[in-house]
Amino acid sequence: MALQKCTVIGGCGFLGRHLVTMLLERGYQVNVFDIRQSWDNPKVRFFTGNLCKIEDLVPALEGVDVAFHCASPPYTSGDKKLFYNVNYLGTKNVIECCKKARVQRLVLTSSASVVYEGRDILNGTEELPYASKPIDYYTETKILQEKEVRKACQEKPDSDGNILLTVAIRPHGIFGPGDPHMLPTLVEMAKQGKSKFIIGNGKNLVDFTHVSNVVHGHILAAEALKVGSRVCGKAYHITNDEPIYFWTFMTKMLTGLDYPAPHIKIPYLLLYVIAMLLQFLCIILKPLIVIKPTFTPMRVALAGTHHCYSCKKAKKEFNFKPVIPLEEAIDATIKDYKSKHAQ
Ligand SMILES: NC(=O)C1=CN([C@@H]2O[C@H](COP(=O)(O)OP(=O)(O)OC[C@H]3O[C@@H](n4cnc5c(N)ncnc54)[C@H](O)[C@@H]3O)[C@@H](O)[C@H]2O)C=CC1
Ligand SMILES: CC(C)=CCC[C@@H](C)[C@H]1CC[C@H]2C3=C(CC[C@]12C)[C@@]1(C)CCC(=O)C[C@@H]1CC3
Repeated sequence: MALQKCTVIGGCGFLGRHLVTMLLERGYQVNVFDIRQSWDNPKVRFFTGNLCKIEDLVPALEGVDVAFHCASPPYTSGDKKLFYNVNYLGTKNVIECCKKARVQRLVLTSSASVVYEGRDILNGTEELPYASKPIDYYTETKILQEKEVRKACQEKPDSDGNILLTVAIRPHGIFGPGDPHMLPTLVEMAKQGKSKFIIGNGKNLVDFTHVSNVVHGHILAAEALKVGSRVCGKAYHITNDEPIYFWTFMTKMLTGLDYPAPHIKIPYLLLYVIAMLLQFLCIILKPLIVIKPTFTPMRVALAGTHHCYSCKKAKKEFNFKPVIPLEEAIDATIKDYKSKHAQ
């Protein structure tokens, strides 16, 4: 049975906007809730507000069957308080508001990185424990948020007769048209001549996931959320299901955008230690000068280790299958970027 009405919290972001578009194509009525309004569509009702505020959020959830929560401060923000307030306290508020507005299904966009500690993960399953040392504070708050949403799953009606069915989707390395994170970072690095380097031996496997596949996974999970379903309260990896060498992916993107391919190999450990020292220096110098290094320990780890995740569970439990293969997804993303940045 198709769900009728939904609200996309964070619907003005990269993933959120793609989610809204696919939901409309599949016949849903859609509300968007976001702290800013960056686009418009006569078929969508836009609500502007902060998800941390009950009075802002409840009106956007009234009369809705399913809420998708894909809002977050950018992972690069570096603002610990903001991450804690929005990703953790804000998500608790989202749960409270769903209950108040009697929304029965909540789908959270988590992240596969909730299990990653900067060390190799090959074909990682959902059985892996949460990272005890997450790679950054953003990820730490993604863990807190995911735990809250899973814990909030309540299949038995409460004293008011309400239920709340929840599920967490863990995408990895999202890319595609309109991506404000990955491609712009790569292009910036290339323009500064910093994309010539290969960190490690170049043979580390990683999942990069086209945004349409992430969106498709969210909608399938929402449609599978029913009382008694095995999806309730679970977390699922969603990827393109085609792990690729990190440096092959980078080469395809960079050469597709007419930048040279990375070719100078730097030992992983050496660069990791340099990145750590640089980070330490930045902290010491922070009162005097703000420096944003390109090679942070987090980026070096992500660029030099295996981090790929099995999506077997999503395939088995809600028939997930990527809608766009990797090669086609890369070509389409490059084409889109070029059309938007033509001189
Ligand atoms: N980009 C990636 O590679 C990955 C992203 N994710 C997760 O996917 C989700 C979506 O990410 P993107 O679309 O890439 O991010 P984005 O930055 O493009 O979109 C996030 C949206 O949330 C909104 N927002 C932030 N704080 C808010 C608040 N207090 N109240 C209301 N709205 C607020 C922003 O205005 C923005 O429109 C996030 O939860 C992120 O953690 C997970 C794995 C990988
Ligand atoms: C060193 C180098 C060439 C870096 C450029 C690539 C990076 C911009 C991306 C490679 C893997 C990406 C990634 C994320 C952001 C962009 C990358 C670091 C996330 C941290 C985004 C937020 C998440 O939830 C997890 C992602 C993991 C992969």
